Amino acid sequence: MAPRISVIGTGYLGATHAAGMAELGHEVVGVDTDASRIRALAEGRVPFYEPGLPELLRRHVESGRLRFTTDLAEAAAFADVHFVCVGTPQGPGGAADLTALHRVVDDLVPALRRTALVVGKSTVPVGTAEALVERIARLRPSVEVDLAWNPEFLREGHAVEDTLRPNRLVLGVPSPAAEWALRQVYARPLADGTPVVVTNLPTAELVKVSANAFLATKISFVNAMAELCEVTGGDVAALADALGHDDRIGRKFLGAGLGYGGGCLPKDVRALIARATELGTPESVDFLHGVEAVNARRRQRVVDEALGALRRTGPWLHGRVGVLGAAFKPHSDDVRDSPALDVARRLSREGAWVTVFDPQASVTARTVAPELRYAANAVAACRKADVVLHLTEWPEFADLDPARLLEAARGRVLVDARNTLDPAPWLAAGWDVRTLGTLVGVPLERPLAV
Ligand SMILES: NC(=O)C1=CN([C@@H]2O[C@H](COP(=O)(O)OP(=O)(O)OC[C@H]3O[C@@H](n4cnc5c(N)ncnc54)[C@H](O)[C@@H]3O)[C@@H](O)[C@H]2O)C=CC1
Ligand SMILES: O=C(O)[C@H]1O[C@H](OP(=O)(O)OP(=O)(O)OC[C@H]2O[C@@H](n3ccc(=O)[nH]c3=O)[C@H](O)[C@@H]2O)[C@H](O)[C@@H](O)[C@@H]1O
Repeated sequence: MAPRISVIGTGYLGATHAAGMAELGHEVVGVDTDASRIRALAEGRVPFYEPGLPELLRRHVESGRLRFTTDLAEAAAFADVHFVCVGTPQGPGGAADLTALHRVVDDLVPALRRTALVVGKSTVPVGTAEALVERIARLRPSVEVDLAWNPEFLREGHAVEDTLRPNRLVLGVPSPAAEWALRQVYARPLADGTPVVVTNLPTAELVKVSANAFLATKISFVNAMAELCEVTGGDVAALADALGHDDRIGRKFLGAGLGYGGGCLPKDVRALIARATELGTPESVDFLHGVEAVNARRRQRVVDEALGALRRTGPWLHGRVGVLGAAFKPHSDDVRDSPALDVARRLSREGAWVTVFDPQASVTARTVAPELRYAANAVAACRKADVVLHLTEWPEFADLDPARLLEAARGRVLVDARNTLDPAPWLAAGWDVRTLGTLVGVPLERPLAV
């Protein structure tokens, strides 16, 4: 018989995983301590923006295959496999904060009345799972409890597709029985030929953090090359294309610009540095300090570019900046460690009058950055702006009418910090287009010293 599933923690990861498991044919209960979140999900409403998820959720809530509760004991009584998807945010010193994970284990294990497989999906420092095995033993469960680790690689904005058709499955398992149970859970993607790596607990944990650290490294690598392009007259877009044609390198994640942000890459890089230090091998991830430093410089680079343009156009302390984009990337309303919002807030702290438009993230942005102004559309954000910054590459920004925006604006400097707008129509309309490390518009006036 197919295992029944609980998903504990129904944020970006857990809500998607719960709906995805229902789509794969399972009976699922989602659990969260946040009652308002559970109420929304139970009514078929997704409390964040994720394309395709509302339809999937509604279908399975209506069919009765997917339900939600705040009662962990109910989930303990119902399910055979418990996916733990709670947050592991950055704690003091950069290490991951495992408080929520510990609380779930401490509450769930004593409530179990049937043999259970607890499956960690949250991103954790290597060694966490083995420590949890001991924690579970100390709780003296009255039934047999196994612990597996099954890290998640979904990308926000593509979460449904990544859940239903993952590019690989990693199963960190302590026993053949645990592997068998997870193979039952993922029977459909496995039948479709999804590659699977079956391994031990520490390897599964490390795969996840090393994947995110590698992606961050790739982004910072190309951004470091962008810095060199800026001082030499090179073009990082052509460079990335040329590198990408080598399929040992690949073009993906060589998008130079404002750098990485979000709820995962930044915190996972810092947590890996912190864990390596705890383990006594800080030198093995020394290079990640460089990765972080390049990433931090990209944000400052855009702030400096905007301030430079404001100073040239007049009394910059009262200058106006129109910002296109607040989310950490397009197709998401997530503003956790968003490079776009960070740049906007720094400019506001410098005294600029900043107005932001984002197609989906204005509400989430307003809650963390209430000091900024939010516009209902791109033209309104650019009204009377001395400088316009393109900070999140939403596809609709590519369709903006540059002539209309120029009419609304006061200045004519456009900084395309994501290097994704086609400069031709902007230049033709009269914009002074600045990019980061590409040969577009006028040459940069204050090259970086590298
Ligand atoms: N967001 C993403 O795209 C991905 C996230 N991850 C990892 O998954 C984990 C969760 O991330 P997100 O979903 O983004 O976080 P989130 O903050 O959106 O969601 C966490 C949820 O856990 C709930 N929670 C906290 N304590 C709880 C408890 N004791 N019992 C039940 N629920 C509880 C919170 O109320 C919240 O709804 C993190 O470790 C993250 O690194 C992994 C892959 C993708
Ligand atoms: O652990 C996680 O939560 C997830 O973290 C990332 O996914 P996500 O945070 O949704 O976003 P990405 O698409 O990886 O983008 C991260 C950041 O890098 C930036 N980026 C991405 C690609 C690029 O070429 N250049 C670049 O600056 C994006 O703008 C964004 O700010 C990973 O891609 C997922 O595989 C992983 O599951």
